[in-house]
Amino acid sequence: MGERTATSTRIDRATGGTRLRRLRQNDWTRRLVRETDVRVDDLIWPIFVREGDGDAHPVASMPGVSRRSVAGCVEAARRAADLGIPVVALFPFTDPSLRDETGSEALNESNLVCRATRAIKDAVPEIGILCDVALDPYTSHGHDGIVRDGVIVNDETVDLLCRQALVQARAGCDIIGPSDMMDGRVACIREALDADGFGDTMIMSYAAKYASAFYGPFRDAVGSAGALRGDKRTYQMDMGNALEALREAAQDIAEGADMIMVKPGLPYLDILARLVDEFRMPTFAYQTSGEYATIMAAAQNGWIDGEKAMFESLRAFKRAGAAGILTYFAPRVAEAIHKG
Ligand SMILES: NCC(=O)CCC(=O)O
Ligand SMILES: [Mg+2]
Repeated sequence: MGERTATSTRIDRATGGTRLRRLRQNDWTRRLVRETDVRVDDLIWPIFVREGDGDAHPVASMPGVSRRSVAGCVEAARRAADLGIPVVALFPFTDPSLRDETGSEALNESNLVCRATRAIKDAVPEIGILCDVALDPYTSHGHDGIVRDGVIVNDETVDLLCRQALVQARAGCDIIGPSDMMDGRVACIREALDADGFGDTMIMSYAAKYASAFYGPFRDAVGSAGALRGDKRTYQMDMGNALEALREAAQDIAEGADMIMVKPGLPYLDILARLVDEFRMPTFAYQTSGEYATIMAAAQNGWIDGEKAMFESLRAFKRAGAAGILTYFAPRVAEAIHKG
Protein backbone atom coordinates (compact mmCIF):
# COMPACT_ATOMS: atom_id res chain seq x y z
CA MET A 1 0.00 0.00 0.00
CA GLY A 2 3.04 2.25 -0.28
CA GLU A 3 5.11 4.40 2.07
CA ARG A 4 3.79 5.51 5.44
CA THR A 5 3.44 9.27 5.62
CA ALA A 6 1.94 11.79 8.00
CA THR A 7 -1.32 11.16 6.19
CA SER A 8 -1.07 7.45 7.05
CA THR A 9 -1.53 8.17 10.75
CA ARG A 10 -4.53 10.32 10.01
CA ILE A 11 -6.06 7.59 7.85
CA ASP A 12 -5.41 4.90 10.43
CA ARG A 13 -7.18 6.99 13.01
CA ALA A 14 -10.13 7.53 10.68
CA THR A 15 -10.46 3.91 9.57
CA GLY A 16 -9.56 2.26 12.85
CA GLY A 17 -6.61 0.77 10.99
CA THR A 18 -8.79 -1.36 8.76
CA ARG A 19 -7.71 -0.86 5.20
CA LEU A 20 -10.45 -2.33 3.07
CA ARG A 21 -8.16 -2.40 0.04
CA ARG A 22 -6.06 -5.09 1.75
CA LEU A 23 -8.51 -7.75 0.60
CA ARG A 24 -8.49 -6.54 -2.99
CA GLN A 25 -4.76 -6.98 -3.59
CA ASN A 26 -4.75 -10.28 -5.46
CA ASP A 27 -7.03 -12.33 -7.60
CA TRP A 28 -6.99 -15.03 -4.94
CA THR A 29 -7.99 -12.72 -2.09
CA ARG A 30 -10.75 -11.25 -4.19
CA ARG A 31 -12.03 -14.72 -4.94
CA LEU A 32 -11.67 -15.78 -1.33
CA VAL A 33 -13.91 -13.05 0.08
CA ARG A 34 -16.34 -12.72 -2.81
CA GLU A 35 -19.89 -12.82 -1.45
CA THR A 36 -21.82 -13.93 -4.51
CA ASP A 37 -21.24 -15.77 -7.73
CA VAL A 38 -23.30 -16.73 -10.74
CA ARG A 39 -23.67 -20.49 -10.99
CA VAL A 40 -25.04 -22.64 -13.79
CA ASP A 41 -27.68 -23.78 -11.27
CA ASP A 42 -29.03 -20.21 -11.16
CA LEU A 43 -30.04 -20.12 -14.82
CA ILE A 44 -33.35 -20.44 -16.59
CA TRP A 45 -33.07 -20.31 -20.38
CA PRO A 46 -36.04 -18.82 -22.30
CA ILE A 47 -36.34 -20.36 -25.78
CA PHE A 48 -38.67 -19.51 -28.66
CA VAL A 49 -40.52 -22.23 -30.49
CA ARG A 50 -41.95 -21.91 -33.99
CA GLU A 51 -43.97 -24.05 -36.36
CA GLY A 52 -42.28 -26.11 -39.07
CA ASP A 53 -38.95 -27.84 -39.50
CA GLY A 54 -35.49 -26.80 -40.51
CA ASP A 55 -33.01 -24.27 -39.31
CA ALA A 56 -33.56 -21.80 -36.51
CA HIS A 57 -34.82 -18.35 -37.55
CA PRO A 58 -32.74 -15.56 -36.03
CA VAL A 59 -34.57 -12.81 -34.12
CA ALA A 60 -33.14 -9.61 -35.61
CA SER A 61 -33.44 -7.52 -32.44
CA MET A 62 -31.88 -10.23 -30.26
CA PRO A 63 -28.49 -11.16 -31.77
CA GLY A 64 -27.65 -14.79 -30.97
CA VAL A 65 -31.29 -15.71 -30.25
CA SER A 66 -33.55 -17.59 -32.67
CA ARG A 67 -36.91 -19.24 -33.01
CA ARG A 68 -36.55 -23.00 -33.19
CA SER A 69 -38.66 -25.83 -34.52
CA VAL A 70 -39.95 -28.33 -31.96
CA ALA A 71 -37.02 -30.59 -32.86
CA GLY A 72 -34.68 -27.61 -32.48
CA CYS A 73 -36.11 -26.95 -29.01
CA VAL A 74 -35.40 -30.54 -28.03
CA GLU A 75 -31.80 -30.05 -29.18
CA ALA A 76 -31.61 -26.83 -27.17
CA ALA A 77 -33.00 -28.58 -24.10
CA ARG A 78 -30.43 -31.39 -24.56
CA ARG A 79 -27.67 -28.79 -24.72
CA ALA A 80 -29.07 -27.01 -21.66
CA ALA A 81 -29.23 -30.24 -19.65
CA ASP A 82 -25.70 -31.18 -20.68
CA LEU A 83 -24.52 -27.76 -19.52
CA GLY A 84 -26.33 -28.25 -16.19
CA ILE A 85 -28.97 -25.54 -16.75
CA PRO A 86 -31.90 -26.61 -14.55
CA VAL A 87 -34.85 -25.15 -16.49
CA VAL A 88 -35.89 -24.01 -19.96
CA ALA A 89 -38.81 -21.61 -20.43
CA LEU A 90 -40.85 -22.01 -23.61
CA PHE A 91 -42.38 -19.14 -25.60
CA PRO A 92 -44.32 -19.70 -28.83
CA PHE A 93 -44.30 -17.74 -32.05
CA THR A 94 -47.93 -18.32 -32.96
CA ASP A 95 -48.88 -18.17 -36.60
CA PRO A 96 -50.96 -14.97 -37.04
CA SER A 97 -53.75 -17.07 -38.59
CA LEU A 98 -54.16 -18.89 -35.25
CA ARG A 99 -54.53 -15.70 -33.21
CA ASP A 100 -58.06 -14.63 -32.29
CA GLU A 101 -59.94 -12.31 -29.91
CA THR A 102 -59.87 -14.73 -26.97
CA GLY A 103 -56.57 -16.48 -27.61
CA SER A 104 -58.29 -19.83 -28.07
CA GLU A 105 -55.10 -21.45 -29.36
CA ALA A 106 -53.83 -21.23 -25.76
CA LEU A 107 -56.33 -24.00 -24.91
CA ASN A 108 -55.34 -26.26 -27.77
CA GLU A 109 -53.79 -29.39 -26.24
CA SER A 110 -51.52 -29.68 -29.27
CA ASN A 111 -50.43 -26.07 -29.60
CA LEU A 112 -46.75 -25.38 -30.14
CA VAL A 113 -45.84 -25.04 -26.47
CA CYS A 114 -47.59 -28.31 -25.58
CA ARG A 115 -45.93 -30.19 -28.43
CA ALA A 116 -42.51 -28.80 -27.51
CA THR A 117 -43.12 -29.64 -23.83
CA ARG A 118 -44.06 -33.24 -24.63
CA ALA A 119 -41.11 -33.66 -27.00
CA ILE A 120 -38.64 -32.27 -24.46
CA LYS A 121 -40.07 -34.32 -21.58
CA ASP A 122 -39.75 -37.38 -23.75
CA ALA A 123 -36.15 -36.81 -24.90
CA VAL A 124 -34.66 -34.84 -21.99
CA PRO A 125 -36.66 -35.87 -18.92
CA GLU A 126 -34.06 -34.50 -16.51
CA ILE A 127 -34.66 -30.84 -17.37
CA GLY A 128 -37.38 -28.66 -15.85
CA ILE A 129 -39.88 -26.90 -18.12
CA LEU A 130 -41.49 -23.57 -17.35
CA CYS A 131 -44.48 -22.41 -19.41
CA ASP A 132 -45.91 -18.91 -19.40
CA VAL A 133 -49.58 -18.55 -18.62
CA ALA A 134 -50.98 -15.48 -20.41
CA LEU A 135 -52.93 -14.98 -23.59
CA ASP A 136 -50.70 -12.47 -25.41
CA PRO A 137 -48.96 -14.95 -27.74
CA TYR A 138 -52.42 -16.08 -28.87
CA THR A 139 -54.63 -12.98 -29.08
CA SER A 140 -55.19 -10.96 -32.26
CA HIS A 141 -54.91 -7.73 -30.21
CA GLY A 142 -51.73 -8.80 -28.36
CA HIS A 143 -53.17 -8.31 -24.86
CA ASP A 144 -52.68 -10.82 -22.04
CA GLY A 145 -56.41 -11.13 -21.46
CA ILE A 146 -59.85 -10.82 -23.00
CA VAL A 147 -60.85 -7.33 -24.15
CA ARG A 148 -64.44 -6.09 -23.74
CA ASP A 149 -65.26 -2.53 -24.76
CA GLY A 150 -61.60 -1.65 -24.60
CA VAL A 151 -61.19 -3.09 -21.08
CA ILE A 152 -58.97 -6.10 -20.33
CA VAL A 153 -61.45 -7.98 -18.17
CA ASN A 154 -59.95 -9.68 -15.13
CA ASP A 155 -62.19 -12.50 -13.96
CA GLU A 156 -63.18 -13.94 -17.31
CA THR A 157 -59.51 -13.90 -18.27
CA VAL A 158 -58.61 -15.79 -15.09
CA ASP A 159 -61.06 -18.57 -16.06
CA LEU A 160 -59.18 -19.00 -19.34
CA LEU A 161 -55.78 -18.81 -17.63
CA CYS A 162 -56.77 -21.70 -15.35
CA ARG A 163 -57.69 -23.77 -18.39
CA GLN A 164 -54.44 -22.78 -20.13
CA ALA A 165 -52.45 -23.83 -17.05
CA LEU A 166 -54.19 -27.24 -17.05
CA VAL A 167 -53.46 -27.74 -20.73
CA GLN A 168 -49.78 -27.03 -20.04
CA ALA A 169 -49.66 -29.22 -16.94
CA ARG A 170 -51.18 -32.12 -18.87
CA ALA A 171 -48.48 -31.70 -21.52
CA GLY A 172 -45.86 -32.17 -18.80
CA CYS A 173 -44.98 -28.62 -17.77
CA ASP A 174 -43.29 -28.55 -14.34
CA ILE A 175 -43.56 -24.86 -13.51
CA ILE A 176 -46.50 -22.65 -14.44
CA GLY A 177 -45.49 -19.00 -14.84
CA PRO A 178 -48.51 -16.69 -14.80
CA SER A 179 -47.20 -13.55 -16.52
CA ASP A 180 -50.53 -11.83 -17.12
CA MET A 181 -50.84 -9.68 -13.96
CA MET A 182 -54.57 -10.35 -13.55
CA ASP A 183 -55.68 -10.14 -9.90
CA GLY A 184 -56.27 -13.43 -8.11
CA ARG A 185 -55.01 -15.71 -10.83
CA VAL A 186 -52.49 -17.56 -8.67
CA ALA A 187 -55.20 -18.73 -6.24
CA CYS A 188 -57.46 -19.87 -9.06
CA ILE A 189 -54.68 -21.64 -10.97
CA ARG A 190 -53.48 -23.39 -7.79
CA GLU A 191 -57.01 -24.60 -7.11
CA ALA A 192 -57.50 -25.77 -10.71
CA LEU A 193 -54.18 -27.65 -10.72
CA ASP A 194 -54.89 -29.34 -7.39
CA ALA A 195 -58.39 -30.36 -8.46
CA ASP A 196 -57.01 -31.97 -11.61
CA GLY A 197 -54.33 -34.03 -9.86
CA PHE A 198 -51.44 -31.62 -10.47
CA GLY A 199 -50.67 -30.91 -6.84
CA ASP A 200 -46.94 -31.15 -7.53
CA THR A 201 -46.93 -28.66 -10.41
CA MET A 202 -45.17 -25.53 -9.23
CA ILE A 203 -46.14 -21.90 -9.71
CA MET A 204 -43.57 -19.19 -10.34
CA SER A 205 -45.63 -16.03 -10.44
CA TYR A 206 -44.61 -12.92 -12.26
CA ALA A 207 -45.46 -11.08 -9.03
CA ALA A 208 -44.11 -7.65 -9.92
CA LYS A 209 -44.22 -7.22 -13.67
CA TYR A 210 -43.91 -3.64 -14.80
CA ALA A 211 -45.24 -1.99 -17.95
CA SER A 212 -41.85 -1.53 -19.57
CA ALA A 213 -40.05 -0.50 -22.72
CA PHE A 214 -37.65 -3.41 -22.18
CA TYR A 215 -40.00 -6.02 -23.70
CA GLY A 216 -39.72 -4.72 -27.25
CA PRO A 217 -37.49 -7.40 -28.82
CA PHE A 218 -39.49 -10.20 -27.13
CA ARG A 219 -42.63 -8.97 -28.85
CA ASP A 220 -40.74 -9.21 -32.15
CA ALA A 221 -39.66 -12.73 -31.25
CA VAL A 222 -43.19 -13.97 -30.51
CA GLY A 223 -44.86 -11.86 -33.19
CA SER A 224 -46.87 -9.65 -30.81
CA ALA A 225 -45.22 -6.35 -31.71
CA GLY A 226 -47.39 -5.66 -34.74
CA ALA A 227 -50.46 -7.13 -33.07
CA LEU A 228 -50.47 -5.12 -29.83
CA ARG A 229 -53.13 -2.42 -29.73
CA GLY A 230 -52.52 0.20 -27.08
CA ASP A 231 -50.42 -0.64 -24.05
CA LYS A 232 -50.54 -2.84 -20.95
CA ARG A 233 -50.64 -0.17 -18.28
CA THR A 234 -54.04 -1.19 -16.87
CA TYR A 235 -52.64 -4.52 -15.69
CA GLN A 236 -48.84 -4.38 -15.60
CA MET A 237 -47.39 -2.25 -12.82
CA ASP A 238 -46.57 1.44 -12.92
CA MET A 239 -42.83 2.02 -12.96
CA GLY A 240 -43.02 4.60 -10.18
CA ASN A 241 -44.22 2.11 -7.58
CA ALA A 242 -42.27 0.01 -5.11
CA LEU A 243 -44.68 -0.39 -2.18
CA GLU A 244 -47.25 -1.75 -4.58
CA ALA A 245 -44.79 -4.48 -5.57
CA LEU A 246 -44.78 -5.61 -1.93
CA ARG A 247 -48.58 -5.85 -2.02
CA GLU A 248 -48.51 -7.74 -5.32
CA ALA A 249 -45.96 -10.22 -4.02
CA ALA A 250 -47.80 -10.64 -0.70
CA GLN A 251 -50.97 -11.55 -2.58
CA ASP A 252 -49.28 -14.06 -4.86
CA ILE A 253 -47.52 -15.73 -1.92
CA ALA A 254 -50.75 -15.91 0.08
CA GLU A 255 -52.47 -17.35 -2.98
CA GLY A 256 -49.95 -20.18 -3.20
CA ALA A 257 -47.02 -19.12 -5.39
CA ASP A 258 -43.98 -21.34 -4.78
CA MET A 259 -41.59 -18.83 -6.31
CA ILE A 260 -41.94 -15.20 -7.33
CA MET A 261 -40.37 -13.10 -10.04
CA VAL A 262 -39.54 -9.48 -10.76
CA LYS A 263 -39.54 -8.25 -14.33
CA PRO A 264 -37.69 -6.49 -15.93
CA GLY A 265 -34.50 -7.17 -14.02
CA LEU A 266 -31.78 -4.56 -13.88
CA PRO A 267 -34.00 -1.45 -13.95
CA TYR A 268 -35.97 -2.95 -11.02
CA LEU A 269 -33.10 -4.27 -8.91
CA ASP A 270 -34.38 -2.29 -5.92
CA ILE A 271 -37.70 -4.16 -6.14
CA LEU A 272 -35.92 -7.50 -6.26
CA ALA A 273 -33.85 -6.68 -3.17
CA ARG A 274 -36.91 -5.46 -1.28
CA LEU A 275 -38.99 -8.54 -2.08
CA VAL A 276 -36.18 -10.87 -1.01
CA ASP A 277 -35.76 -8.93 2.20
CA GLU A 278 -39.46 -8.80 2.97
CA PHE A 279 -40.61 -12.32 2.03
CA ARG A 280 -37.53 -14.61 1.99
CA MET A 281 -39.08 -16.47 -0.93
CA PRO A 282 -37.18 -17.98 -3.86
CA THR A 283 -37.24 -14.82 -5.96
CA PHE A 284 -36.20 -14.66 -9.59
CA ALA A 285 -35.22 -11.86 -11.93
CA TYR A 286 -36.20 -11.83 -15.59
CA GLN A 287 -33.42 -10.21 -17.58
CA THR A 288 -35.68 -9.15 -20.42
CA SER A 289 -35.13 -9.08 -24.15
CA GLY A 290 -34.51 -5.32 -24.04
CA GLU A 291 -31.82 -5.73 -21.41
CA TYR A 292 -30.22 -8.49 -23.46
CA ALA A 293 -30.42 -6.47 -26.68
CA THR A 294 -28.93 -3.41 -24.98
CA ILE A 295 -25.84 -5.28 -23.89
CA MET A 296 -25.51 -7.12 -27.21
CA ALA A 297 -25.87 -3.97 -29.32
CA ALA A 298 -23.30 -2.03 -27.33
CA ALA A 299 -20.92 -5.00 -27.44
CA GLN A 300 -21.34 -5.40 -31.19
CA ASN A 301 -20.44 -1.76 -31.61
CA GLY A 302 -17.31 -2.28 -29.54
CA TRP A 303 -18.61 0.12 -26.91
CA ILE A 304 -18.57 -2.29 -24.00
CA ASP A 305 -17.03 -5.68 -23.30
CA GLY A 306 -20.09 -7.88 -23.82
CA GLU A 307 -18.80 -10.86 -21.87
CA LYS A 308 -17.92 -8.75 -18.84
CA ALA A 309 -21.19 -6.80 -19.00
CA MET A 310 -23.11 -10.07 -19.19
CA PHE A 311 -21.49 -11.41 -16.02
CA GLU A 312 -21.72 -8.08 -14.23
CA SER A 313 -25.44 -7.81 -14.91
CA LEU A 314 -26.08 -11.37 -13.73
CA ARG A 315 -23.96 -10.95 -10.63
CA ALA A 316 -26.03 -7.88 -9.76
CA PHE A 317 -29.11 -10.09 -9.55
CA LYS A 318 -27.36 -12.53 -7.27
CA ARG A 319 -26.04 -9.73 -5.09
CA ALA A 320 -29.57 -8.35 -4.78
CA GLY A 321 -30.63 -11.77 -3.49
CA ALA A 322 -32.09 -13.53 -6.54
CA ALA A 323 -32.41 -17.30 -6.35
CA GLY A 324 -31.93 -17.36 -10.10
CA ILE A 325 -32.26 -15.50 -13.37
CA LEU A 326 -34.24 -16.00 -16.54
CA THR A 327 -31.77 -14.90 -19.18
CA TYR A 328 -31.21 -15.28 -22.90
CA PHE A 329 -27.50 -15.42 -22.03
CA ALA A 330 -28.01 -18.75 -20.19
CA PRO A 331 -26.13 -21.14 -22.54
CA ARG A 332 -23.32 -18.65 -23.14
CA VAL A 333 -22.90 -18.04 -19.41
CA ALA A 334 -23.00 -21.75 -18.65
CA GLU A 335 -20.32 -22.42 -21.25
CA ALA A 336 -18.16 -19.60 -19.93
CA ILE A 337 -18.52 -20.89 -16.36
CA HIS A 338 -17.51 -24.41 -17.44
CA LYS A 339 -14.46 -23.04 -19.26
CA GLY A 340 -13.54 -21.26 -16.03
N1 LIG B 1 -43.78 -13.25 -20.34
C1 LIG B 1 -42.49 -13.27 -20.86
C2 LIG B 1 -42.08 -11.97 -21.40
O1 LIG B 1 -42.91 -11.08 -21.52
C3 LIG B 1 -40.63 -11.76 -21.72
C4 LIG B 1 -40.30 -10.36 -22.03
C5 LIG B 1 -38.89 -10.11 -22.50
O2 LIG B 1 -37.99 -10.94 -22.46
O3 LIG B 1 -38.70 -8.98 -22.92
MG1 LIG C 1 -51.13 -9.65 -8.70
